[in-house]
Formats: sequence, C-alpha cells, structure tokens
Amino acid sequence: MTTTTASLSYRLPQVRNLVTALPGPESARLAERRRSAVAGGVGSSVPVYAADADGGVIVDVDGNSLIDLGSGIAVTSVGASDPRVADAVAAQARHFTHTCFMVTPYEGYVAVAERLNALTPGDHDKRTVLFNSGAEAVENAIKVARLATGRDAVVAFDHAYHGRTNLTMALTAKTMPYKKDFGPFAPEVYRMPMSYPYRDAAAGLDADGAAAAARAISQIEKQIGGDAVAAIIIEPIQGEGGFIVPAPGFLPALAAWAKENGVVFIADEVQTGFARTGAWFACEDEGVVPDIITMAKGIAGGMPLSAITGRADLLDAVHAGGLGGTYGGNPVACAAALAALDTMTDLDLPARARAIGARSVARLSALADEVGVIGDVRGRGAMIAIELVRPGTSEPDAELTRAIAAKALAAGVVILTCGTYGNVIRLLPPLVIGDDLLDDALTVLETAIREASA
Ligand SMILES: Cc1ncc(COP(=O)(O)O)c(CNCCCC(=O)O)c1O
Repeated sequence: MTTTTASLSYRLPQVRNLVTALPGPESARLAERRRSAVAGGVGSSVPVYAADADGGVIVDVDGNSLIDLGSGIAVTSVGASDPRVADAVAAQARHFTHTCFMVTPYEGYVAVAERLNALTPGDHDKRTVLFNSGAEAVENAIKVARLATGRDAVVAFDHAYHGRTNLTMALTAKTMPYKKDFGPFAPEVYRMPMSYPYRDAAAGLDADGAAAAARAISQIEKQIGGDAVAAIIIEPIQGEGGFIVPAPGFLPALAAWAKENGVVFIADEVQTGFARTGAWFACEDEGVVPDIITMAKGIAGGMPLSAITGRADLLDAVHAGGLGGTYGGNPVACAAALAALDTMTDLDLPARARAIGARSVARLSALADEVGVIGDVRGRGAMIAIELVRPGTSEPDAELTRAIAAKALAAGVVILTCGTYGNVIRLLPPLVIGDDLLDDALTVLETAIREASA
C-alpha cells in the first residue's frame, strides 16, 4: 500500500507552535543541571529538552512544539513513539529485558536476522550478527573481512564517516570534532578520493563515476596493491561528510574491482538504510550487492540496535565465540526492530521517502534559482541536502549555514547541518511526517535562507 498522508495517524498535534522563547525556562533549568553533571564534550545542536515526540514533531519541556527535520540523526523514521514499536517494547520488557544472546539465546534475535537476510540486497546465502551501535557494526565488519581474507589493509574514502571508536575514527575523514587529539589511530587504513560530483566539477576533474572510480582504483593499486586489501568500506551516500551522492557508475566500478581482487566490499548503510533513500537500502539504486552491509539508526524505531549482514561464507569463517558482546541484539531492541520493520512495510515508507524527497527537491531547487548561495541541491529519497556557498563561487559558507539553522530553530524547526566544510544543510525528516507539516518546515527553511543570505 502506498502511503498517502491521510493514512497516517498521530498521538500529538502535528503543528509548529512556540509558547516561549527558545530555550524556555524549563530547558534553561535543565541546561544548568547538565553543566554540573554531564561532560562538556557531549554536544547538543538544539538548546531545548524533549518532553514528548510523535510523527514529525518534538514537544519540549516548556510546551513548544517543534518540527523535527533531523529524526535524531536519521533514526526515528517511523516516528519517535510509533505505537507498534512502543507496544512491542513494553510487551518484551515484561518478559525479559536481557539474557545475553551469547548465554541464553532467544527467538527475537533470530527473527531479526532472518528479516535482514531477506531484506538486504542479494539473494545469496547470508548470515547476520547484531550489535548496539553503528560503529560497533563497522568494527565487526572489518574484523570479519580481515579474518576471511587474511589481509590487513582497509580502504576508506575522503569525507567518510564511520564512527567514534578507534578503528572507526581511523576510517572517518574529518578530524574536528571526531578525531582531534584522540590518536594514535588504528593502522592499515588508507584514504582514497571520493566521487563528489559538485566539487569534482568545480575542481575541473572529470566528475563521471567511472572516471572517479578509476582515480581511486589507480591509487589503491599504487599505494597498497589489490592483493593486500582486506576491504573497501563506503557509504553509498555519504552522511556526515555532506550527503555526497557519488556519480552513477562509481559504486558499481568499485564493487567490480573488489570482486576481481578478492576484496570484501562493505556498504556502510547506517545512515542510508531502511527506506531513508527511497529504497530499503541505497545500494539498490545501482544494483550493487555488497559482501557485507552495516546497519543501525532506522532499524528499530529509536531503540539502540545495529547489524552486519553478509555472505555466509565470510561470516561463517569466524571461529566460535569470535563475534559477540554483552548487549548485542538486546531482546527489547529486537522486538522494536520487528515492529518498526512491520510499520515501514505496511506504510510503504520507501515510497513515502521518495515523495518527501520530490517535494523537498522541487522547493529547494526553485529557491536555488532565486538566491545565489545554494551551490548544490542533492540527495535521494528523504535524504536531501543543500550546499551553501558564497554567491557566484563554490566556496563553502559555514557561517551562513549555521545562521540558517539558527533562524530555522528560532522559528521552531530542528535542522541538522553536516559536511567536511560545515556548509551543508541536511533534511532527515521522520518518514511518517505529513505533507502539511513538511511544507510548513520547508517554508520556514526558505525564509531562513532568504533572510540569512540577504
Ligand atoms: C554512515 C555511518 N556509519 C557509522 C556511524 C556510527 O554510528 P553510531 O551508532 O553513532 O556509532 C554513523 C553515525 N552517524 C551519526 C553520528 C553523529 C555523531 O556521533 O556525532 C554513520 O552515519
């Protein structure tokens, strides 16, 4: 069934409504408490504290109803209180919250593995392992690739983001804030040029996907040698690095080279997975079938769960006990995931994501023609972004980007920024957001861009 917004129902009023300045008094009091209790290294992009959330809105502790265009960084695709997820969580918790799958296993873990083996690209024999965070999934995908190939080298890309653990920091490109002063980092990680069509063209490079892949492959072969590479890991659309959509042909060329050289091709779909890009997984767009796919974020309606799903011959190469962790595939998170997957299926959220994207791109492309500060409008499905630049140039404008996000927030819309140059505004609405609320948020964003760039 293709979702029309008429078929969506909500618990909270789907409205943008400010009843205090932001932050309000209760948020201010919580911020004071936080200063004495929480380490300063943990940032928050929004100065208000959530009290409730549903569909496309977050209600703060002062009663302000904000439109959420962030989904908690691409997590609450089914909303932050999907009733089916909430009921499944409560029911499971009443039986048991934890036994540790490595001690006393339970069906929920197996059922999630079966669903992911069926849902992920490729009809080959697959196996799944569940963890808690995206970084943990990435770490374990690399462990499997190194064991299965007997090789050490791992290839990552410019603008990549893979996590905040030691190995995933090594794989991540941007130093501030993710890596600065946290080294030394894991060895045998090599960074190659990414296909970044907007900036490749601006730099006078051939922005064609096959040409970009040839540049990367040439560097891999000269710097490492194909027979020394355990894995290539890449986000099919780069998230934190700036919602960078590689040119058509780039991913298939890399995947083909990996296959020819016995290199494990890992698609990091932590941010692109589970309907976000208009398909269940972003790899589907060009028919790329990864050897291993890492997943998290949208998988379980907000509960912490991550996974690797991959070729059975790779994952079953690991010795018994070689993969695991205390909380991996927590039963409550597994119950949430099964419920969230049902919601995504019943509401056809891949189709809803495509509709959200079409609506957003149309408005932002029209605005780009009007104002001179939008260098690029890009993305797929409900993973859309604009890159802000100085008028008439491709020079990143991070200050303007921050000003736009601040103006949008002051008007009651939560917007996230990203990008290697800090000049990308990204739209990650819950996929259950209604058209009216989305349109209101887009109007606020357009106004913020016009005002900030005037
Ligand atoms: C592609 C991709 N791989 C891996 C990860 C890591 O997932 P974890 O669940 O945050 O560990 C991400 C997490 N992205 C948001 C991180 C935000 C922040 O920490 O400031 C991702 O996008």
